[in-house]
Amino acid sequence: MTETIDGEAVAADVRETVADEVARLSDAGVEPGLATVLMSDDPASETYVSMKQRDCEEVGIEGIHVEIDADAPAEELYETIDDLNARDDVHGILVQMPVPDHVDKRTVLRRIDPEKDVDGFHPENVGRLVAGDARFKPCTPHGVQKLLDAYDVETEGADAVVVGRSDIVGKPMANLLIQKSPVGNATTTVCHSRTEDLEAKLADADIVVAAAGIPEFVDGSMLKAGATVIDVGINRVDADTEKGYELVGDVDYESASEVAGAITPVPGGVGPMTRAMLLYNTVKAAGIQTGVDVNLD
Ligand SMILES: NC(=O)C1=CN([C@@H]2O[C@H](COP(=O)(O)OP(=O)(O)OC[C@H]3O[C@@H](n4cnc5c(N)ncnc54)[C@H](OP(=O)(O)O)[C@@H]3O)[C@@H](O)[C@H]2O)C=CC1
Ligand SMILES: Nc1nc(=O)c2c([nH]1)NC[C@@H]1CN(c3ccc(C(=O)N[C@@H](CCC(=O)O)C(=O)O)cc3)C=[N+]21
Repeated sequence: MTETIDGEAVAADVRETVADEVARLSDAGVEPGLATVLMSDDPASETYVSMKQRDCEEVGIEGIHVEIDADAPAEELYETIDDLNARDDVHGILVQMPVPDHVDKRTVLRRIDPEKDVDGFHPENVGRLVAGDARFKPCTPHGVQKLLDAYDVETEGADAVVVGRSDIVGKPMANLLIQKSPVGNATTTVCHSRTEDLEAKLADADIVVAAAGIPEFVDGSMLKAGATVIDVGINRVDADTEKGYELVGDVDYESASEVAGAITPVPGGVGPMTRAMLLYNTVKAAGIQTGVDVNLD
């Protein structure tokens, strides 16, 4: 029987832990604040950012939202980051990606105070993660790690295949999987668009993390029986629904769920975990900046 990995349920548990730590901070006179910055007209980005603000409300984090015209000068975004860096009531800053082409993404990531970088994308935080001394683990891979842990998926000695090598998903995911720490110690292969014979890699994988950004790219015929399949992909495909689209992952759920031992659905898998880990990092950031002890790893 294939087990469905319930990301909504595990994310709700994480939010409960976060809410407890928000209460602890509040007893010490600290109200954690998360700033989200949106410089885009993309409807999907708008949806995600408003979901993140709603999550904040649920756990007692103060949400601050800044919108910048997509065609405003890049300097406006850089200065907004400077202002947020200087604010005592803002402990976490998230600039929704992608930013417009005329904005330099590298400048954005470097401009955010590393202690407020709750995405974990600043080079200092990337370096710490790779060195095995993570401050903020990037939310999506961290969320995947929590899912594997919650469902007792054995990573130690397992053959893991990560499909995708992006800075926000694939690379940090592979780094977490190879670490000498719990929910690590996997033998990890990172695949990308130049990989030859992806099928052969997937056929041997005990754990597959699909993050290629291609709808239903991985199907059941490519998987080893009993594999754990983590579908990071979120793709809007045209469909005759109320919204005019349907969300599908990078895995063909129907065929994969006939072969996999456990599998995440889309929606309701990794997405809610990404948002929960953002709250987690925000509380952690508030603890670091104020010196108040918070009970999070
Ligand atoms: N659930 C969540 O919380 C989140 C979901 N996402 C979703 O996850 C997916 C991936 O996101 P992201 O990492 O940002 O995407 P990117 O587009 O940045 O990266 C995609 C990666 O997939 C690789 N790839 C493309 N085609 C192939 C192929 N044919 N075979 C093997 N590898 C291939 C690319 O290779 P190359 O490097 O060679 O180009 C690249 O490394 C998207 O669907 C996105 O919407 C993203 C973030 C969070
Ligand atoms: N600086 C930055 N940090 C990010 O973490 C970041 C980003 N930019 N840019 C875009 C990607 C994508 N991402 C998602 C988060 C949650 C869901 C999510 O909650 N999905 C729901 C469904 C959402 C829906 O209904 O549309 C689910 O899968 O169940 C999806 C996608 C974060 N990203």
